[in-house]
Amino acid sequence: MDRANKPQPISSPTTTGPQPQVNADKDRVSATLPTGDSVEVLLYGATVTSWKSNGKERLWVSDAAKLDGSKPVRGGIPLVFPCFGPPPKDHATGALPQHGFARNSHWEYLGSSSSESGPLSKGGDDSVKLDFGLSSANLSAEAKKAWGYDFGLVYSVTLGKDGLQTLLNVRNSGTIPFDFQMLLHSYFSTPSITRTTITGLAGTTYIDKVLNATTHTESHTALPITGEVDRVYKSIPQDTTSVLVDGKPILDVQRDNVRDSVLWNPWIEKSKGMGDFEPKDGYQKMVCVEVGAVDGWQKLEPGETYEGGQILRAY
Ligand SMILES: O=P(O)(O)OC[C@H]1O[C@@H](O)[C@H](O)[C@@H](O)[C@@H]1O
Repeated sequence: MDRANKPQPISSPTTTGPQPQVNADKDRVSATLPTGDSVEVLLYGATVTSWKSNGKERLWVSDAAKLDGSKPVRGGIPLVFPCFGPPPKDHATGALPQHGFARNSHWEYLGSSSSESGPLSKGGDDSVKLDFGLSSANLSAEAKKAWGYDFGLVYSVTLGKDGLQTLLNVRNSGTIPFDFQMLLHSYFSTPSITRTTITGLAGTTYIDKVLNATTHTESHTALPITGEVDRVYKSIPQDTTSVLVDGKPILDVQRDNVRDSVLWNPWIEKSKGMGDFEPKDGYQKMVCVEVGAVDGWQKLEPGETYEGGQILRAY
């Protein structure tokens, strides 16, 4: 299915008028709606590197991010699979690098489709879905050696007038069960971190990785970010976590069949320590709200599938 080299304008036989446009080359795929909203996905990692809505870029990407496949992208939406963070050494993922192999594997573009129904197509407006695939067959020898299970991933990125949906489907195509974690490591753009608050986490238990992985309960209805933050919120009862600036929402992150979320901002010292994080004061312009299944492990029996992701809505 090597369709990646041909530009792929799509059209719907049932509608007239302006249609979404899709362009694909060997490195990336982009889609633009008649409204001007757009999304761009790098085949390396199936990393969403741009999402523009109402004329504004909603994702943060470091000026020093490597986009040449030499390193996971510092920004956008890297995909974390099959382990989150450094894997436990005594686990089946123990030989994998931090955050697994999905974000630094070369994915296949499976094609696009348009739809007039679904969560992002209210009132019959067109949305466009881009599908990407990764399976054990096209994994690097190194990753295969470290995690030898048979699996198939399909990552669907749907751009609609009302937002962006990113959904990961995991299939166990082998004969033995496996455990995995998954996370959509979204870097969102904010005009100023000191004016930013996060809502939708109150009452949730979290592990604070900055405070020696101690367990706490979130007490803030609107959580300000005033220093380094690296927290894993577990089994969040609310569906949606929102990013607010000056008390007004700029973005809703709706969990789609996943219950955990990581909140991350490296702040001053950690940013200095990351060679691909530029400008060094860029931590003032980003916040990561990362939805996924990272508390414990998801188990998939042979032939079973799992699906989870997010729906993003920008204001
Ligand atoms: O530098 P990486 O591997 O992209 O990870 C960035 C951050 O990703 C977050 O998800 C983790 O909670 C942090 O601990 C980590 O520092």
